Amino acid sequence: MARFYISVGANLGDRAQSLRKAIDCLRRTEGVAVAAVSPWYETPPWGKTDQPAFLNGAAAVDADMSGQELLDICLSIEKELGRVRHEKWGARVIDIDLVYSPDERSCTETLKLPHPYMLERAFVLVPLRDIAPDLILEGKTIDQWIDDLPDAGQVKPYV
Ligand SMILES: Nc1ncnc2c1ncn2[C@@H]1O[C@H](COP(=O)(O)OP(=O)(O)OP(=O)(O)O)[C@@H](O)[C@H]1O
Ligand SMILES: Nc1nc2c(c(=O)[nH]1)N=C(CO)CN2
Repeated sequence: MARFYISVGANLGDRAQSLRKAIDCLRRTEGVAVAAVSPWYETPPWGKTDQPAFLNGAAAVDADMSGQELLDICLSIEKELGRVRHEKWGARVIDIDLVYSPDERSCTETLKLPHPYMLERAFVLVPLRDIAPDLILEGKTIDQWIDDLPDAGQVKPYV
């Protein structure tokens, strides 16, 4: 059994419904137990800024499988929820990324773990802190990483 932290995001369609459905699909997956889910946050688009605001969240998952197998499940859930790939960092109805595991590291073409941009992304770290406040990432607490991000204040609780 391994612990994985997952980031979910959406900026097209009914964003909250897509995030909820993504988590529900994970809950229904054999060999996967969803241990915690963060609140949702309204976040400005990162990287490619000319697109609608995102709703983001994070989940902790215990899975009886490798990171690659879990990622394959996440990619098939994205497809089931209507994800169409257009451009890198572009708008999407759902995005499910593996961001971190205390139990596995990977640097293959199809799975980079930790996710290479996680420490630069307030939309990943702020929800992640809600479910893993004691996480140490590359020798720094998650609080320290967030304090050092200039845009962390723009990540707002979704009401
Ligand atoms: N940690 C990871 N989580 C999700 N996908 C990953 C990861 N590492 C590598 N990938 C690969 O990245 C591919 C493209 O993913 P995707 O289209 O979601 O990228 P993106 O969301 O536009 O950008 P980013 O990966 O920077 O968030 C996936 O098919 C997957 O194989
Ligand atoms: N706020 C926000 N910005 C993004 C997001 C996202 O989920 N939230 N995902 C991206 C590609 O993974 C690119 N930019």
